[in-house]
Amino acid sequence: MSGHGEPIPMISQRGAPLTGEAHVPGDKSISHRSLILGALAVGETRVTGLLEGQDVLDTAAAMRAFGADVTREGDGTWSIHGVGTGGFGEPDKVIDCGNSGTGVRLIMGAMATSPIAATFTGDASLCSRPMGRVTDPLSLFGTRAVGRTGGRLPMTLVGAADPVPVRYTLPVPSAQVKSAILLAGLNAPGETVVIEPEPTRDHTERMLAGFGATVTSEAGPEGRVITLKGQPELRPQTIVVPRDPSSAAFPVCAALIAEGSDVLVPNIGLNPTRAGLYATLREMGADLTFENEREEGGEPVADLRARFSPAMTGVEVPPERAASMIDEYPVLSVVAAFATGPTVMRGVKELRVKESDRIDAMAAGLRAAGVEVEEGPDWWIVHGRGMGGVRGGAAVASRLDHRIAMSFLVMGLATQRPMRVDDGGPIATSFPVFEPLMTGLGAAIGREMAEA
Ligand SMILES: O=C(O)C1=C[C@@H](OP(=O)(O)O)[C@@H](O)[C@H](O)C1
Ligand SMILES: C=C(OP(=O)(O)O)C(=O)O
Repeated sequence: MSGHGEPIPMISQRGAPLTGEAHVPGDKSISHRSLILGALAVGETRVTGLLEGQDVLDTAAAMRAFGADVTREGDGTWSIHGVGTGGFGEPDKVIDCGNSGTGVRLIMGAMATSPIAATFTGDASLCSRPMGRVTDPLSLFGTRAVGRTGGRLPMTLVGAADPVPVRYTLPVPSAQVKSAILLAGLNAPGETVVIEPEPTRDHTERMLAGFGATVTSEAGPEGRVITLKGQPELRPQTIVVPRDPSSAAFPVCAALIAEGSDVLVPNIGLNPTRAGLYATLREMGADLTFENEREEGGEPVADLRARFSPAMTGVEVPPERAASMIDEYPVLSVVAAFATGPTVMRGVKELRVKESDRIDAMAAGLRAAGVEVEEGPDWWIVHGRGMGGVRGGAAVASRLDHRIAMSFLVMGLATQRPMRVDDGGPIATSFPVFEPLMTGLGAAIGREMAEA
């Protein structure tokens, strides 16, 4: 929901090694899609392991506003009685997607080809993010959108009453844009085609197929060509959400930099379109292993084991890997500060339009903690100081961005002096149990009393 409570100042510092098991919550991307596809199927979809973070709860509330029956049962299973493709009703209030780019962009797609209007808003972060990347392709279906200058929320969409199928090449590597188009294509006759020059996370394609849609994905000269046959009857599903590799990144990276640590993070989804961070960490020399590799619910899954890795070295991250680790660059930049030599990250201009400008936010906090950072429009370089060589002692702004807050709290576990963030509140959007999970491993992370 929009608006934000009182800031929650937090602090972290060096202490005991991290040990034990970290049971991170369900995957955020798959959780949003479970609710939205469940709402578009006819009958009851049941979901276990749903991420109960604020981003996903806001999507659940939105699905109710469009007419689906969404309930949480006592054992934590979620039940969604969907209204069918094209069955969304017109909401009688503004749809508030809070802090969630995924929520608002996928929901815009899902309603864009129904003859209804809906007005969307979000918090100050979401209201500053670009929506034209979604409303431009949706206009090709016949959808109309009016928002603030620069294509910002609040924004009203009027769905196409007589939609036509669309063929669209993504100008930015974005699974949110791809997914919005595919969800809109569900209620258009004929074939909707999305071409992605650089592959992005493919959960929408996998899940659409699971719900019974005909969707194909083929490599072509221009990139991946994804074709969806419109107007399927989606069949309700039973979904077990794998645990989120983007959340697992925080205890894993903390274990790599906190002296003496040895942490197991079980049951992590390792879809190749999401696993780029883990390949990069191994290239840096991290003591990181995948145990018990298996497949669950159509997604590769493994238990991650991370141990303190005092001799990591900086690397050049291949730009073509960026989409598969786009949310992990903030915490990678923290690990890079404790490696020796530079870590070079190129082809990452998307980082500038997330919940915050993540290059700017991380560079500011890293510099304040004594780490040299160079940056350009779509690249940045972190000059590692080696294990034990990072001063810390900085107070940084989390800028309504959960990943910025968590990254600096992880950093403080290995800096010479404590790290502070002005507001840990946004962490609840994606990782509501971050603080108890990290302290359960032994991390010295906590809340600070506001000064009187
Ligand atoms: O589709 C998704 O679930 C997501 C796609 C990514 O955004 P972009 O599509 O903007 O790259 C990612 O940053 C976000 O956290 C989740
Ligand atoms: C970018 C993110 O989320 P969203 O775009 O859904 O707000 C994220 O979780 O890092």
